[in-house]
Amino acid sequence: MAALTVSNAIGLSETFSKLKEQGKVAFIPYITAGDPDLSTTAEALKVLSNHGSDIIELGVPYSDPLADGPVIQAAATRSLARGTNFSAIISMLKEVIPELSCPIALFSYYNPILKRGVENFMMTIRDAGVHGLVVPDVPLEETEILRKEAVKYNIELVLLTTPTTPKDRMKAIVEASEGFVYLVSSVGVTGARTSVSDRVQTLLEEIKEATEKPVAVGFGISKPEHVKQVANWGADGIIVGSAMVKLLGEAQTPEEGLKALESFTKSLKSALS
Ligand SMILES: O=P(O)(O)OC[C@@H](O)[C@@H](O)c1c[nH]c2ccccc12
Repeated sequence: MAALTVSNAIGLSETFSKLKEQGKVAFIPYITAGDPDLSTTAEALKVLSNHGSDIIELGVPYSDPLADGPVIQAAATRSLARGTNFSAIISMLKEVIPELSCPIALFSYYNPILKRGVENFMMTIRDAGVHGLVVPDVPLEETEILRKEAVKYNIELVLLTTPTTPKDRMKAIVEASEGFVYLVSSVGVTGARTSVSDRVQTLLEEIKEATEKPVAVGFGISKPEHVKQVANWGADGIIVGSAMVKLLGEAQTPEEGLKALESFTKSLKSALS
C-alpha cells in the first residue's frame, strides 16, 4: 500500500465554507506542472500557498489541450518537451503538499485519466494528498464513472458550466459538481482578456438560484480590477490561470518567474481584501 501523503489543508468545499463565514472570496490560481520545470513548480506552489491562495489548480500538461488558449498551450508544450509525466508530477506533489496550507485541485484532460484507468488515477492522486479534480473536457453524460470513483477516494470532482450551457443542463451540472461549481466566464478558450463580460453577473445569479454550492469564476481574469469586479458580482471564488502561467513560463530565469509570480499574486489578492 503506497504511503498516504498527509495534506495539512482542508478540502475544497470546506475551504469555501470557512471563507464564507469570514465573508471572504477564494483566490484560486492555476499553473501548469513542469513549466519551466517540476522543481520550479514545487517552489511556485509554495509561493502561491504562502501569499494568500485559498485553492491551487495544478494542470497536468497534455498534448491536445483543446480548451486552452495560446499561453497555456505553450506551457504544456514546454513542459512535455522537458519530459514531464504524470508519475513525476505525483512524486513532486508527495514532496511539496505537506508544506502547503491550501488544497490542490488537479486539472487533467479526460484522455490521460482513461488511459491510466479511472480508479487507479483517483487512488494515485488521493495518495499524493490532492483534494480536488477538474476535467474540462468530460461530457456530463460520462461524469458518472468519474464521480463514482472520485467519491470512493474522497476526491471532489469539480464540473464546469459556460455562458452557452442551457439552463436545465446547468442545473444538472451544479447538482453533480463537488467542491465548487466552475463558471467559465466567456465562450472560447482560456486566456487573459482586457475585460470580463458583465454577463457573468446574470450567470452567477442564475446559478445561485439553482444551488447553494460555491461558484468560482475563471477565464480572462488578469487584473486586480477584474478580480474586484467579479467578486462584487457575487462570485465565491476567482480563478486566474494564463496571467500566472505567462509570468512563470516566459521569465528569463525560474527565480525571476517566481518573483514575478509572488508580486502578481499579492496584487490580485489585495484586490479581494
Ligand atoms: O487562463 P484563464 O483565462 O485565467 O482561465 C483559467 C484557466 O486557465 C484554468 O482554470 C484552466 C486551465 N486549463 C483549462 C481548461 C479548461 C477550463 C479551465 C482551464
